[in-house]
Amino acid sequence: MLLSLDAATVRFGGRAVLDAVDLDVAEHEVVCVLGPSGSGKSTLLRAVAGLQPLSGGRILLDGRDRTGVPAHKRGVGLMFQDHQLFPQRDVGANVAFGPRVRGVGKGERDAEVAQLLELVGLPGAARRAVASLSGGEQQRVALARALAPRPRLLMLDEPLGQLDRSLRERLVVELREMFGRLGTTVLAVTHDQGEAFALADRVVVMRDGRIAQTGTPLEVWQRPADAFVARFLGFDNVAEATVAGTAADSPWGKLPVPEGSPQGARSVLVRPAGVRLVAADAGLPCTVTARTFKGTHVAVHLRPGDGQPRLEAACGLREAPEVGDAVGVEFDAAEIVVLD
Ligand SMILES: Nc1ncnc2c1ncn2[C@@H]1O[C@H](COP(=O)(O)OP(=O)(O)OP(=O)(O)O)[C@@H](O)[C@H]1O
Repeated sequence: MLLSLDAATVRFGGRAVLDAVDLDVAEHEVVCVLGPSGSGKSTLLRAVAGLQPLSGGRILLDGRDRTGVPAHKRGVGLMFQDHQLFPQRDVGANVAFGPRVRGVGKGERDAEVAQLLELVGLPGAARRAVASLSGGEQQRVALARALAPRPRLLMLDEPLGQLDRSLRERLVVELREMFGRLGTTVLAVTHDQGEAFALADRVVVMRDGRIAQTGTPLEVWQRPADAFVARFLGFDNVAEATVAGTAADSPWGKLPVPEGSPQGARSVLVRPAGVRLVAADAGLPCTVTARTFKGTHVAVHLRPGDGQPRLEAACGLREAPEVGDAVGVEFDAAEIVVLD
């Protein structure tokens, strides 16, 4: 393992902000830590970087205990949200900072800078003033600077935080390609699940200083570990239910669940695609309370008649009913997940 956290704990005034976290990151792996505000993501990153001392546990790099080693001797690269470029220096001087501190000579340094700028998609930008760059370009410079010392582990805190959506989506693809090409091991923190899912080989979902779930983006998306993770991913149709065989007794009535589902008292997740709208005199009677256009479909928000929890359905663009319409709801077992 390139990086291992072994029961890593950080306490502030008695409260464990990082609570005995175990996490392994393999060489060349891109891992994204995801979680709501205050769940301990930045603290985890700072602890690995050596900027935050541990109250307990260990941090190993390459199998060696680095717990007490100061930040600049850990050989990790860091890029923080407010990417702190030196505004009075040009792009080249910013990127050359690491190699200069390392004592690399001028000629070699210039070649390295040119190569890094090429890599982040800013060829020939070395003499430009930092202030003349757009936010996205500045973010690329910050990335080139973080890559300049050739860290084996690159850590990114909200790497695309300030950028607008379309730029973020483009950069995330470029980053993923670049990390693949360089074989960089990456530990990134983001609160944006779309970004994490697009960038990561593996995502780690945090809750209150602990790991709620870890898995590939597909695994986490298909099988959230629990109701917390499901809700964090944006699924609202989550309820307590009692499962027996292929049926679940839920607040919405009997739901069909896939064969082999966990049994007994559970949480169930009904994906919006599994909420099928039928004629008002069939299924569970509901009223349409809102419609949200989602590009590929319409999210239809439903209020059942009997005080049951609200439901969200995903509807084709042309089939979506109007607000105020009375509809019936039936459920598809294939889109229902019984959570462990
Ligand atoms: N130096 C500190 N002293 C006291 N409490 C702190 C300190 N640093 C962080 N915390 C607390 O630890 C908790 C976790 O903070 P952290 O910044 O790791 O969360 P986060 O998941 O990165 O959140 P965000 O997404 O908002 O950045 C928060 O409740 C925060 O207030």
